[in-house]
Amino acid sequence: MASNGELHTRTKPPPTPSPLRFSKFFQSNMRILVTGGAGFIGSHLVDKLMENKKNEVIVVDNYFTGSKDNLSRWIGHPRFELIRHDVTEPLLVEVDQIYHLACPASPIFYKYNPVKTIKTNVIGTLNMLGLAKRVGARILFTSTSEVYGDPLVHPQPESYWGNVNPIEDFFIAGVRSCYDEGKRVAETLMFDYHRQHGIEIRVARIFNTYGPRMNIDDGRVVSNFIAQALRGEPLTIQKPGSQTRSFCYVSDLVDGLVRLMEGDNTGPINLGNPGEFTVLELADTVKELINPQVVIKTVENTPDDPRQRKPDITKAKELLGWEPKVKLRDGLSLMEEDFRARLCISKKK
Ligand SMILES: NC(=O)c1ccc[n+]([C@@H]2O[C@H](COP(=O)([O-])OP(=O)(O)OC[C@H]3O[C@@H](n4cnc5c(N)ncnc54)[C@H](O)[C@@H]3O)[C@@H](O)[C@H]2O)c1
Ligand SMILES: O=C(O)[C@H]1O[C@H](OP(=O)(O)OP(=O)(O)OC[C@H]2O[C@@H](n3ccc(=O)[nH]c3=O)[C@H](O)[C@@H]2O)[C@H](O)[C@@H](O)[C@@H]1O
Repeated sequence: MASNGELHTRTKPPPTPSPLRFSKFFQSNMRILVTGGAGFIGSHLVDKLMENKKNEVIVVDNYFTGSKDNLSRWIGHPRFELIRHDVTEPLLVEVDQIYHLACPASPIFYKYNPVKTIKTNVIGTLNMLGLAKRVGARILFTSTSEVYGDPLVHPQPESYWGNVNPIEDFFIAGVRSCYDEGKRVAETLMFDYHRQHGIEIRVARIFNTYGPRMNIDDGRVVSNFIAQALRGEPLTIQKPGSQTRSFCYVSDLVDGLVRLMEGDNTGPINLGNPGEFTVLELADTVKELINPQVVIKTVENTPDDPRQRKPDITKAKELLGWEPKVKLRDGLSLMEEDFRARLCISKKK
């Protein structure tokens, strides 16, 4: 991880891109690989990339938490390809850019098979870096605010080294570390490939992002509360309820990812919405917006749950000219529409 938040500059020139990239005779489209592109953020990123007619997009996904439904509008499109593939296996494709997102993100899914989560982050990232090196592609990695663990510095700047419990032991907890430490090693690999091999890298540290297409039973707090409010089930607040998160709407996040890829800075750069809410405040807002009759229930929490989280986005503002635009209430309403459609629950007139 960066020791002082300074941006790294590469020490070697990047590998040469394919000759076809600059050919006058072949199509000169940008070929972009999105790993994890059938997932929540990945599919929104694909939508954004496909808007540009010069882009060809290849998605690879193993469908562990993603779905073809998220990409249904692009299947069969001449500039789009979808490949069932697990990133822990090597991949040979010819591309110019790689957005490397593949990894389960919801705690219930990444804790389900922790060894696989580590392999996805470490071996999967090694494979994608090897690919980037072979074809001279620029690669962006979606890291996470979880590299800061249960942070002792608030809000979190990129220079903060974090407070992660690395012990993968049921009795001492540390059960989140397959994800947190996996992402930390993946960041290290990104910077080592950059320094050692001159690969062009970009590292985004994403903070809690929400929006349409999240899995309905995803387990993350925003999707849980919205689905519970719509079904008339109690909103489950994990104790104590005073823990905070900062929620970023997915279109803002995708805009930040593309700016990072297209810009000159390696990162790591925080991408998130600095608006900070307690989980209780989130539940009250969802209740008020979607179902004022619903009750709020307190339940046990999971081990090592971070007590506070808020991004310092000074760097993203200065270096990418980026800041989020969508307010929580507006984003929740957009997500409500999507969840209503998928759960077939119409709004009462
Ligand atoms: N959503 C957030 O709040 C958030 C926050 C921080 C970081 N991130 C990161 O952003 C990325 C996308 O997150 P998301 O919220 O869209 O999650 P998601 O679970 O919806 O998407 C992840 C996608 O990766 C695929 N995948 C998982 N393991 C794979 C493997 N071994 N090979 C190929 N495909 C695999 C899944 O099937 C899924 O389509 C992840 O890397 C996540 O760590 C997300
Ligand atoms: O942004 C990040 O960096 C990380 O954020 C989330 O991890 P987490 O913040 O634990 O996300 P949630 O599972 O949505 O939990 C948020 C808070 O809500 C609470 N919660 C969750 C679910 C629920 O039903 N009720 C509830 O109170 C949790 O205890 C926690 O305090 C994501 O799931 C990670 O993939 C991501 O990398």
